[in-house]
Amino acid sequence: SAGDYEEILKYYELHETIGTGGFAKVKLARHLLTAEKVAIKIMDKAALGDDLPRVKIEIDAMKNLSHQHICRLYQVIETSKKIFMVLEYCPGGELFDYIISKDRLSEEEARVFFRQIVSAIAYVHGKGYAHRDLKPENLLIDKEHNLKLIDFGLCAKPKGGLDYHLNTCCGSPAYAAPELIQGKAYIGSEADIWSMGVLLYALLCGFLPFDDANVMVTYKKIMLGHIDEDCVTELSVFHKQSRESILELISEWKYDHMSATYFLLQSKKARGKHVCLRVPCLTGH
Ligand SMILES: O=C(Nc1ccc2c(c1)CCNCC2)c1ccc(-c2cn[nH]c2)cc1OCc1ccccc1
Repeated sequence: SAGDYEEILKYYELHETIGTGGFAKVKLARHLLTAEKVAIKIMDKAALGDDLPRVKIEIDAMKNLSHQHICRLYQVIETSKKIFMVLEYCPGGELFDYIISKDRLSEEEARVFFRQIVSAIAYVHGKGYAHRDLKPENLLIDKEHNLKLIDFGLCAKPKGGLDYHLNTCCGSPAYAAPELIQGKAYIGSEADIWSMGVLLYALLCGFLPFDDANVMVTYKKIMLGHIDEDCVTELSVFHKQSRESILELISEWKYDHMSATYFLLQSKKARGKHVCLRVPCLTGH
């Protein structure tokens, strides 16, 4: 209702709504005193429900973060029904849409962007936070074509410091680290590093390394990430066993003869040699 906007309208001229997310909408606005453009994220407290703590986490985190590649929070206004976050203007929109519009980025452009992401995450980790929802949708492009990290709603600032294990499984499946999707205790900063690797792949390829319509298949692909298909096929043919049984045997990493053969097949392949196993010599030498 108009009453909720009374205070924000003292300082900002509100313009069109440019985005409506889950429980927030983003409006363009102009700061009256400086005439600077800003984005205002408007949340309805009732609609937020039990997501309200997530907004508090985000606001507290952003108040502590000041970095050239993190979207700046300028002001927070809370009324009885609404929360307004006045944020840095990022007219380039989401990196996600930008990658799609260009199919994939050149190595030069990907390198510039990736260095900005690494710089932002190194800073976030240095302040004792883990972002935990790194993905191209959470990286906006500003008017100078630089990246700005957003959405600290899932971030964690473990009391015991960053080497403290976290448990809540969160973030987007395609960007989630193996230990996270296995429900194991994990180190937040290490999970962020994994997500950055997936992000780099997405920048350079324009598609995701581990993805499927079915989230369980996505998880399976993440867990098998490092398995080399050719080597598995050669082993299953040689041992006259199914691919699945060979996969099971390899994934146990027992450092038995199966592990050795798999590793040595991989190194043969890496050196451009045929991925093949010798039939045992009949003459026994
Ligand atoms: O300034 C922001 N967005 C933004 C501003 C102008 C324009 C665009 C986008 C692209 C759409 N065409 C009009 C130009 C902007 C700033 C901060 C945050 C933000 C910071 N924590 N949480 C959210 C979100 C923002 O937006 C979300 C968005 C809306 C529509 C599409 C793409 C992105």
